[in-house]
Formats: sequence, C-alpha cells, structure tokens
Amino acid sequence: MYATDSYTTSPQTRRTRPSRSTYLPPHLRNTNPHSTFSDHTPNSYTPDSPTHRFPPTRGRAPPRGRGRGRGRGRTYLPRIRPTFHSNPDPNPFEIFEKFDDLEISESEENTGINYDVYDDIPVEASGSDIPEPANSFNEIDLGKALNDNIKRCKYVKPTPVQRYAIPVVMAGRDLMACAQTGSGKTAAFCFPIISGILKHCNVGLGSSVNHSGVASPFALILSPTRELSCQIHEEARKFSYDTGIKVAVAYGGTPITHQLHKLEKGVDILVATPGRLLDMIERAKISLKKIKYLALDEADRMLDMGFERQIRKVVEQMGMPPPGVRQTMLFSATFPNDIQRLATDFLSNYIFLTVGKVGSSTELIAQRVEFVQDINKRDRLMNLLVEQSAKENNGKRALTLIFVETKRGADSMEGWLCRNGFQATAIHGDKAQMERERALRSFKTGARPILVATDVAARGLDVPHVTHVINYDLPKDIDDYVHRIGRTGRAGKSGLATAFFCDKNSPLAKSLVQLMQEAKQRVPSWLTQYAETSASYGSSRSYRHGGSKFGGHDFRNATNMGGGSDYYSSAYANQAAYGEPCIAPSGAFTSYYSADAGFPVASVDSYAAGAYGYPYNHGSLVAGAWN
Ligand SMILES: Nc1ncnc2c1ncn2[C@@H]1O[C@H](COP(=O)(O)OP(=O)(O)OP(=O)(O)O)[C@@H](O)[C@H]1O
Repeated sequence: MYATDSYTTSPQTRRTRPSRSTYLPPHLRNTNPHSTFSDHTPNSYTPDSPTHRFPPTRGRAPPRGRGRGRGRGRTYLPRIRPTFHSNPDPNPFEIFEKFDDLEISESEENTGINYDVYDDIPVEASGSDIPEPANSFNEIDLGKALNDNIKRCKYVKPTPVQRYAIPVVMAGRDLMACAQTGSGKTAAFCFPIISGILKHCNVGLGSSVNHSGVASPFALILSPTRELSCQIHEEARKFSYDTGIKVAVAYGGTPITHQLHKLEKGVDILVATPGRLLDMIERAKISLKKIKYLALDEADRMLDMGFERQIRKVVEQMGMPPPGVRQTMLFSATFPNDIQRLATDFLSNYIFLTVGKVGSSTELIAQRVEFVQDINKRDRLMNLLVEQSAKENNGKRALTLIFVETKRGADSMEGWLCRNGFQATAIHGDKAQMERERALRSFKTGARPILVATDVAARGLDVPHVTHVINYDLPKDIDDYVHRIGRTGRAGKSGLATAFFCDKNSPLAKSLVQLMQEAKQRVPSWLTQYAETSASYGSSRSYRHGGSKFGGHDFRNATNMGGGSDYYSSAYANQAAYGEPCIAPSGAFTSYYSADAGFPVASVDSYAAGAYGYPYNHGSLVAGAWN
C-alpha cells in the first residue's frame, strides 16, 4: 500500500437524493437490515485525493523463459479432462467446446496477444491507500483453480488494466476504472470476484438458493445489452470452470421460464441486463441481499439517461447491501465527468484508475476519415468492400462491421449488400432476440463476414478477427465513436476504422480531430478546417464533458482543476518515469518518479509532493486550480 494520506469523509461530499416510491417484492419486505439506505456509508473522497502515476512497464517485465520460439521449451502437461462432479453447471460441454484445448500450458506461444504494445502505457490512480500493481498473475493470490483457468485461457500475463485493477479489488476497495477498448476489462472484474467468492463465500453448500427457490447470488454483473451479458456470462463460466461457482445470465427478449429454471438450481454470479433482472426480483425469484460484489460493465452507459432509473432501482431499492458493505466496481473505456459524479452514489472510498490514454482509441487502430456526401456513401462503401475482398488472401476471411444510424437503415443496407453479392447480416434493437443472436453467430463464424449494426453492437462485443469498422453514419457523441471503433484492434491486435464524414457531422469535427491526434493518426486538413470553423467549439457533449480529455480523469480532481486540462502525452509520462521532476504542459499535473520507491510518488496534490521531499513547482499551475 502507498500510505500517503489519511482522508476522512467530507460532509459536503455527502449526497442525498429525494426518496422515490419504492416497490419491494413481498419476499424482501422487512427482512433485510440494509433495505433502507438513508444512512448508507458516505463517499469518503476529498476533492484533493492524490493521483498516482505509475511508471511504464518497460524493463520491469519478468524475464522470459526459454519457451519462446517455435517448438522450444513448450510445456506439455497431461491433458486435463473436465471433472464435472465439482462443477454443477448444467451444461458443462458448452464450456468444453469453448476451451479449444483444456491442456494447461505456460507457453507464450499461441496466445495471440502482443503484450509489448502495453509497455509504455500511462497509468494514473487516485484515491487513498492505493494497492500496488501486480506484474504477473502469480503475484496475486487468486487461488489455484482460477490460476489454472487463466492458463487454460492462454492468458500469459495480465494486461495493464488487470495489473492495476485486480489488486485494488482484492484489497477490498471500490473501483472506478477507465481503460481502452479491448484491453481486458472483463477479466479485470471477473477474476477478483471469482477469487473472492471462493475465499469468502460458501460455494456449493446450497447457499445460493433457498427452500422457496429464491436465488441469492454473491455477485451481480450488470451490462447494457443482451449480447454483452451473454458474452460476459460465457467468459465468467470459463474463468469459473471446475471451481463449483455457478454462473447464470438473465436478459430480455427470450422466454423468462428457461432462465428462471436455471436460477432455481442456484447461482453465485449473476450476469444481467437491468430490465430482466428487475422482472425476476419482482417475481421473487432473485434476492440481492447477499450481494458482495457489484460490477457495472460499460458503467457510463449504464448510468446515462437510458438506464439510470433502472440501475438506481436495482442498486438502491431492492435490498442490496449498501456501499461499504458490498464492493462496487465500475468499468468502461469512457467516463464523462457528469456520469462519474452520478456514480459516486454507488461507491464508497473508491479508487479511480485510468489505464492508457483513456477514452481515446488505441494506437493499434488506424483511423481514416473520408469526406463522403450522403448520396455517394453507398458507392464509396461498395468500392471499399470490393478493394477489401481483393486483398483478402490466404483463404482468411476478415470481418467487417458497418455502423449505421437507424434500425431501418441497417435493414435496408443488409438487403442492398446481399443483393449486390456480399454476405451480410444485420443486428439492431427491433430484431427478435433469436434473430439478433443468429446474426451475431453468423458474423462471428465468418458465414456472414459483414455485419451491419446500430449502436446495439457498439459496446463491449469481443469478436476476434474484426479487422475493419466502417462508420457509414458517424455517431453524434465522440464516446460512441470510441466504443464503435474499439470493436477492432483488440487485445494487442491492429485494426482499421474508416468513417464517412459529411456536413451534418461537423459538430463532431473538433473532438474527432483531437481524438485522432491523441492516437497519433494523420488528420486530413479539410477535417482540421471543419474543426476550426464548425459549431463544435463550445458544443457541450461533443467533446469530453467537464473538460477532462477522453473521459480519463478522476472528476474529483478534474473539478478542482477547473477543467480543460490536457491529458499528458506518452513523452510526458516517460519523462516522469525516468526520474525527472516535470510539469505537465498545461499545468495539469506535477509528477515525480522516485527511483528509491520504484513508483511515482507525487501527483496533483501539493501536499503529496511536499511529503516526499521533492521540489514542487507551482509556477505553471492553472490559476485557481487548487481551490
Ligand atoms: N491477460 C490477457 N491475456 C491475453 N488475452 C487477454 C487477456 N485479458 C483479456 N484478453 C482477451 O482480450 C480480449 C478483449 O478483452 P475484453 O473483452 O475484456 O476487453 P474490454 O476491455 O472489456 O473491451 P471493451 O471496452 O470493448 O468492452 C478478449 O478476447 C480477451 O479474451
């Protein structure tokens, strides 16, 4: 732990909300000591919570063994047959299929992930007593069963968000984490949940379902879309394989009876979309009173206008233990300040973590923006697809994801592509759930290598081999653009994102230019001109609400900095990392790296800098930044 400070709850930070009329299902009434939360643990942040920068990992990675190189040092272990007696999962063969090979291997071969791309990634953490990051999975006490599954997944070492986030949650802390798309956030919240349940809960003793058939999971993972819930469910099942932990999923659009039937067999980790979950709670099929871990994936989306009411109901009015009793984790690639502020209602003394130039696209994604008038878009798309199929050789099918604005547009585009000889399918919110699942499956398998989608497919979906994302219609919000293009360039792989820009997209121009510059992309001069002249200047949601760039700052500090502060560049991070006291170009941060301590010890907090005896330069700070 970095015992850098001792913070007490600031009374001003305590937020109260008007009470709402609350429906409590019969089975929850007067039974739960936590069912009224008027005195819940307040958020114990102070606006001047310290921010820590961590050095890049370059040079600190554990030495590679002799296992590199074809055929050398590969560890062959006896093939493990699944032993289903200890895993009461109703359909274990699904899992067997997912593990293409259940052999446990230490080899770095076949992992398919280029960990080197993460070496220089900048990391910031703010809050009190921040646990130290881990360099390897072995350094974290995850338990043998989970470690075996990590090896089965061929995860050789943690991605940066995993290195930093897992120790935070394992230390019992709440977390708001912001990390680039495709950087492994799912495992970052699943691993500590699984490990915690194995250590602290009575798994397998029938505790997760009572005699009246009400299931009481220990962990709840909420996500905004049905497909993402299914994906997290599959991941969590893989990670829990052979541990005895039961994972279930609840999402709408399919008959509830099948899902209820599964719940009756018990559930330790429930992955759900909010609407279906509320339905199940109201039918007295799920109780939240034993929840120890609550994770919100795509947390900014979960708390924006579309979902906030439902999330509040689930978290605050359905008997779930309050913040401080349960542990809460919020993850996303983007975190606007206004949403961060809302989220504090669900958190207690949390750590805010940003990994990477957060909210920005990774540099692994090559971004191209073309000026195309609406009337010419189909022609241009056709040319792109023809060029692309000409390049596809080696019999390998690359997958292309095309984003359009409307559901009708998606259907019409699907029909047009098919009529023109392309194997396309479409996914959007008006399709029946079975059709949605069929579309996604045929895309994933390559049977239909072109998927036309609305934003329903923008967040979280992890489809390997998506090499090209085309924004046929650009979204209105830059965060949506970040999530959309993040369907490619995942897990260290590279990808291409093409956007068709026309006059009506000019409000997005400024944020698009800044995003592209952050990701070191070539920005066409016409787009820069649009950015300079368009109404995007001063436009509210188009560019990083609250002024913090790419949603990557702890709003507790950002509000104190008067907003508008620049995120530091890699060069700046490196400067800090190599031991030089330095001032961020915009005066946003002061950061030092201590050779003795091995980590950066000072940050935005002048007290923190002073405390470690380093010179502190107020010279370039933004006026009023510390008030
Ligand atoms: N430590 C690891 N080693 C190798 N691969 C990993 C590791 N962690 C995650 N992955 C793989 O990286 C891919 C992306 O992970 P994941 O879907 O969790 O990303 P994400 O950060 O949640 O993305 P998004 O922001 O789009 O939701 C997945 O295919 C996952 O299996």
